[in-house]
Amino acid sequence: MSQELPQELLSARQTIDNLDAALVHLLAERFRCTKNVGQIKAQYDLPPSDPSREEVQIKRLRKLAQESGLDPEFAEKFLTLIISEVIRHHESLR
Ligand SMILES: C=C(O[C@@H]1C=C(C(=O)O)C=C[C@H]1O)C(=O)O
Repeated sequence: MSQELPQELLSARQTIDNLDAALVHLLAERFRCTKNVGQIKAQYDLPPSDPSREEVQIKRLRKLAQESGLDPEFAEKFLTLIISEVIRHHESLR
């Protein structure tokens, strides 16, 4: 039995699709930038990871999440996932 979906649901989904596209574009730009950082680190023989910088970023992101109504635990997990992928890329550039 097929039923037409309410317009407000379709409209909300359109917004979700636009936001997902923006997220992909933002992530692509971030990885483009961190690739450059990885090349600089390899050139200057700097280590792929920088735990003290990560600590500052996580603290900052948790605060931003809190202020904008996003779960800080989720924000930390998300950033940690991205950073671990970046470090993997940096290791491969050495
Ligand atoms: C991008 C860097 O390299 C690593 C990745 C980070 C990131 O993705 O934000 C942060 C710190 C480093 O562990 C950096 O040192 O700035």
